[in-house]
Amino acid sequence: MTDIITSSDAAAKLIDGKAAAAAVDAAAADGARQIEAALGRPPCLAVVLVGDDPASQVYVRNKGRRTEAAGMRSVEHRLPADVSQADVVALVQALNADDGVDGILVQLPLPAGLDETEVVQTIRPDKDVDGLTAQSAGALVLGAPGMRPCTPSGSVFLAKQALGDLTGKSVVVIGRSILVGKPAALLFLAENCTVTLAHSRTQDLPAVCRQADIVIAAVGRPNLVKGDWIKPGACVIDVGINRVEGEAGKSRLVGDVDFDQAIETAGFITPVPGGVGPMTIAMLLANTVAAAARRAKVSVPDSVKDVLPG
Ligand SMILES: Nc1nc(=O)c2c([nH]1)NC[C@@H]1CN(c3ccc(C(=O)N[C@@H](CCC(=O)O)C(=O)O)cc3)C=[N+]21
Repeated sequence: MTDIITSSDAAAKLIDGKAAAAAVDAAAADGARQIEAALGRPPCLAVVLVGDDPASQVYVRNKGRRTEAAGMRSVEHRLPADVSQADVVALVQALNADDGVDGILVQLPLPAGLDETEVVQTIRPDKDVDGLTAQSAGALVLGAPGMRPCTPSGSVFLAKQALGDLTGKSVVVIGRSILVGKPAALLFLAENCTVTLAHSRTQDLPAVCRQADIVIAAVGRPNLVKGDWIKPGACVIDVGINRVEGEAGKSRLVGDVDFDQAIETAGFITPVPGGVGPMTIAMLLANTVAAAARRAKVSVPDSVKDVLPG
């Protein structure tokens, strides 16, 4: 297996999200084999894609490919952008009722005019592999068992790869979204970190950032976090995936952190691409194995338990 932590020419070591995702994919594949041995069928993930957004199509294709590479079944449901709210809800209800489906992911955002909240809340909590239902969010707040959101889980995994036990670390999460920032704050709290949840109204964000042992940047603003916001030696997890104009009219992906600056100060840093992005899909696969196990009332395979946060 390739190293997850590698050195760079600058101060910081790189956290290789692709290598980490390969390790988590392998754990999910091992778990999937155990589920198949117990149930006579592999875990199954259903993905719902509404409309024809090209970026969403790429993500969904990637998810399907990785799901099958891990020995699981992937089913894709495509609906036209002008589908009615009732038809989307009806599809989710049919997937809820289908005993052969273990996990349901509705690709977000939904086209304008559809009620995203209602669609997501229709998902049965025991199939909510995205960890976005009220039940999953409540379980996270309570510290009760439940499905944790994939991107925050991936961020915790990468921070642990860099630092080991996170107990007592000071974490600054920038961004309070439902999908990433808010659940990330709660997951790092569950790791016994001291968590600050910063956002667009935070006063003196650079100073707040500077006291962090771990910075989680999840705002969706290219290169917002500057090198001199980073405490020397800190661990920087860049959740941002921003498509910007590159050279020769080509678009390229950049994170929320000014990587070239931050790598000079940080102790560890995730690149974009090749950082948190691949981990999101890896955690989706791990959640799908866990969902299949819990639904079948067999124990979650140790390989998968080991990669998921508490
Ligand atoms: N219900 C739902 N759950 C999601 O988890 C969800 C979603 N909707 N909608 C869209 C966002 C975005 N997302 C990404 C997953 C992987 C990469 C990823 O692997 N990115 C590669 C690069 C891919 C590229 O080149 O475009 C990387 O960062 O290295 C990126 C983004 C999941 N999302």
